[in-house]
Amino acid sequence: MTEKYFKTLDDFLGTHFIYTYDNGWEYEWYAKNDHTVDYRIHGGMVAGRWVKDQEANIVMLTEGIYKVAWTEPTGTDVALDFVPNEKKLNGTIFFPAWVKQHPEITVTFQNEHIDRMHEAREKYDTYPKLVVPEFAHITYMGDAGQNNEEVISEAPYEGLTDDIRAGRYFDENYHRIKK
Ligand SMILES: C=Cc1ccc(O)cc1
Repeated sequence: MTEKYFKTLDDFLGTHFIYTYDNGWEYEWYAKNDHTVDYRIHGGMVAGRWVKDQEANIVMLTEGIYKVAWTEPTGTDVALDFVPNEKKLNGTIFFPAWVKQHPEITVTFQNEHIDRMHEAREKYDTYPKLVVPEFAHITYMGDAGQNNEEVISEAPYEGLTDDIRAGRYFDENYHRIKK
């Protein structure tokens, strides 16, 4: 786990995080570059979902505090405020009604099913939205470097976040250790 002090936007880009929201939902998220994020969901309503190359708006609000926001093919909107020096963040997820009604449709490697997401968002209800505002505590931070395709490169499995935290998942160059 990196113990670096975050000061600039560049300190944040390329960082890989694991965190648990106060509602118990565990997420893994990677600031791939200044306009792209990858993530995996390990716990909560849509555990098992994973996404690469989601376009996002990423800015530094003030020294060491970062805001990230994006809208997804499902119609879900996300806004995250990271305070990595305090190992915490605040996230708000705005789910369309249909994701709450049919979470299983979204639990997949989304990149291979974009058409299914577009179809579902037209077919099912958008409203009322489910708003989930939560603080989270960061349980892992890694310096993966920008545009590292090995950070998020397979489906989530039971124990994956423990493997990462224990140093069993990435080698010293932040490449996935093949099992
Ligand atoms: C819906 C995606 C999503 C990704 C990361 C996060 O912290 C919250 C939501």
